[in-house]
Amino acid sequence: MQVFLVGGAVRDNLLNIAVKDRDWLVVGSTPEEMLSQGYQQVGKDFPVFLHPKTKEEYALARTEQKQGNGYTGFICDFSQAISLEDDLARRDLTINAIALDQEDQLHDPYNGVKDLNDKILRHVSPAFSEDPLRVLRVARFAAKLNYLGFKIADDTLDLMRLISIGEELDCLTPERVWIETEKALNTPNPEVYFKILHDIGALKTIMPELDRLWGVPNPKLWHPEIDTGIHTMMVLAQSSQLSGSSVLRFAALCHDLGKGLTPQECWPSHHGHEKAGINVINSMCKRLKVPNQYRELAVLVSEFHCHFHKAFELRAETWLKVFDRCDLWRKPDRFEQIMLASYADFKGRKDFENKTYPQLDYVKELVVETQKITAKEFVQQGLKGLEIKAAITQKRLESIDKIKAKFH
Ligand SMILES: Nc1ccn([C@@H]2O[C@H](COP(=O)(O)OP(=O)(O)OP(=O)(O)O)[C@@H](O)[C@H]2O)c(=O)n1
Repeated sequence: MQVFLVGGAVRDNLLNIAVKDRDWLVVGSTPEEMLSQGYQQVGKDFPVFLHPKTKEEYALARTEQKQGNGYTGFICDFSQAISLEDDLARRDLTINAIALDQEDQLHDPYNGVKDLNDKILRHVSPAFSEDPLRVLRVARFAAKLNYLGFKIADDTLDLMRLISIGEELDCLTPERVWIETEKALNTPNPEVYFKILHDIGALKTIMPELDRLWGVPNPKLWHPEIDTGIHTMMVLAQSSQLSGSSVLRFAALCHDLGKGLTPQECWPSHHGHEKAGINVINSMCKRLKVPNQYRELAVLVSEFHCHFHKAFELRAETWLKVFDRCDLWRKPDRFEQIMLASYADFKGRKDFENKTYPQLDYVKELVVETQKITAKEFVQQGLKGLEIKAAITQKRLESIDKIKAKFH
């Protein structure tokens, strides 16, 4: 039997990117032989094994043929006669279909190295269309490698468009959609993922709540870019520069989902979109099985992002309510994320990127100073129960008013 390193590890190695997982391909072997050598079989459908020591994945070379809809309809052949070329042919992109043998020789029957050098994401064969998840995968690779100048080949984009027109994307489970989307949120340019999915018509199937923001106008004074879809992509890009957190980036992505519900006759005004967004976010997160941590931050950012823009106009009581509602006292790090997402919303507008946003320093000072006021001093004064609560509130309000006066 012959063993090759394949997939993302070979690709990322050639690109000088840190390699996460290593996938191995075994040609000319059988499940029996693998088991006899101490490999442990995982998964029923595909012959994939774990190495007895490293626990890395070793897959027998296989071909796949689609028979029906979705993920149930594959006929898989992993006989000993399947060659390296046969196996590489079933893969999604040429840059993912390069193999490295144990003598460090590259095997590259589909010219993946040339496409790596030319910075092209190109499908290997028409079999690309047999797996609709690849639409999302390619958009994700475009987001991951955008900073290096990678683009999707026109033919591949055409195929992605074709798959998106049909009903194949409906077959993707929420789990798979979310895994790809979360990975995309962790790339340097997550906005590229959503923009491509919008452009090819896939986003309206997987995230219609986001897709419908394109074509929804905003007032020109505050949004020279006008379109809410374009604005959302700019906000996501800004949030990615401000933070590496995929949770924060997701909140930035969702901050204006409420605008998709504004009746056309009210455009370009979006009165109440902050609260309207809450239901939209909750139902989208439920459908896609998005983890709670993501949903909770997104809901708070939707509800409060405009409060930060109007920071100086708000009364001390209002800020204290926002702090309570966001549970600043127990979750200060999350509050920092709400602030940053709101800052990204401000910067994510045409010609606003370098404008100053004094609201940020202001709210940060409110946070620091109000956090210092705790029950301790009032307990020492001998206050009890509700008296303590009232005293804390009073002192926090005074503190906010003092800072407010300083900033005016
Ligand atoms: N729908 C899929 C999933 C995977 N693959 C192939 O299987 C390899 C390993 O897949 P995976 O580990 O999911 O992705 P990587 O390419 O390794 O990239 P990353 O780890 O960044 O997701 C890919 O390179 C590709 O050759 C594929 O062709 N089609």
